[in-house]
Amino acid sequence: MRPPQTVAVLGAGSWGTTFAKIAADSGDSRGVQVRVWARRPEAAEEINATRRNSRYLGDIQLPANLQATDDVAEALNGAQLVVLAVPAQTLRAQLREFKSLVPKDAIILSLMKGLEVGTDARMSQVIAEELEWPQDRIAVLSGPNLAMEIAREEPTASVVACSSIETAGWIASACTTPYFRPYTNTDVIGTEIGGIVKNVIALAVGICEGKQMGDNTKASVMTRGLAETTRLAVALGGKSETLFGLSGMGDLIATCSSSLSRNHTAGRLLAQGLTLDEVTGKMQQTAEGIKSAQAVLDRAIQLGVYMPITENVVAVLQGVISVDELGPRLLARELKAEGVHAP
Ligand SMILES: NC(=O)c1ccc[n+]([C@@H]2O[C@H](COP(=O)([O-])OP(=O)(O)OC[C@H]3O[C@@H](n4cnc5c(N)ncnc54)[C@H](O)[C@@H]3O)[C@@H](O)[C@H]2O)c1
Ligand SMILES: O=P(O)(O)OC[C@H](O)CO
Repeated sequence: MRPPQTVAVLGAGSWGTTFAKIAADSGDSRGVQVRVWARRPEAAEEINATRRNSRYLGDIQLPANLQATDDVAEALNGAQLVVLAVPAQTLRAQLREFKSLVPKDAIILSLMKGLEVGTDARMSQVIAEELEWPQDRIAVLSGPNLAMEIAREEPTASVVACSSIETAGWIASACTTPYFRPYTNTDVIGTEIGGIVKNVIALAVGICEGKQMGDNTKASVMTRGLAETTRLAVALGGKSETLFGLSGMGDLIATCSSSLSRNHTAGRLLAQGLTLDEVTGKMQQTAEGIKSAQAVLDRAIQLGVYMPITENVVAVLQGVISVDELGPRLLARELKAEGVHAP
């Protein structure tokens, strides 16, 4: 199948704009047009007039075959690939609003890494429900993909997951550049869960960092975080091997190591004594782990999956325990065998 000629990206935040740049750079020689929908008219105007989205990407220059609009109908008109990059908790309401405008033969790609509060649904499930779209035309992209590094064209890899490997390959062909290398797989559940739970683990690692704990502590939290992420993914029907790939371990390492990560930053700020409201007010960007943590824990409890780091991060976010109690509570638990699937 020929790669798409027309790509719509809904959401002109840091990742939506960066992915639009990837798709535009990838398709430049094929005459591909990328249209980004921005909620704020001034953001669309700035992109079209100056080739910049300064609020999210500073001085990064955007390619000429990337246009922005605040009119969602214009963005979606004739799009063969529709890319969704809005905050996870707003997706369902937005799909209800835009549903009639999505071209019926389009393939949908989710860039989002959140779990819906209340339903505990993954973003691909919300898309399938609201658009009544077949699974083989819904894909997700996830991996160690800090937007700002990619916008600067620092090389990275990622994963496109879809139940149809042909669809995944078609999307990969539309977002391959000298600085962005997408792999494909068919494990949508494992790929999404890796991206969702690493945000919760990054909050915990950010707290460790804010409390001046060392690399041993952070490595221990990351490794055991990957173990509980894998348990949840497998209980939901995902494959453990996915969690040891780019969308699991790769993304966990990037997010937990980088001061560019909003989730890591939120953890650091909490450790410095800011309240949750102060943290969200200060950041002004989406840190999905803050809202998704409770949904992850709810899902784990329903399935009988033990997720002690997530459980304690939720307790911190709810103000049930202080940031200083997080470490002692994790270390005071009963000793056990190391394996990922040990009870
Ligand atoms: N930034 C990254 O490095 C990165 C990388 C990979 C995945 N992601 C994921 O992509 C998704 C989008 O993240 P982002 O970094 O682009 O977020 P962002 O906070 O930078 O931007 C969010 C965008 O959504 C828009 N938006 C639309 N409706 C909204 C509403 N009702 N409320 C608030 N904002 C609304 C905002 O105006 C903004 O343009 C998240 O799920 C995130 O986890 C982000
Ligand atoms: O800034 P964060 O914490 O949302 O992380 C961004 C990406 O998900 C990293 O892959």
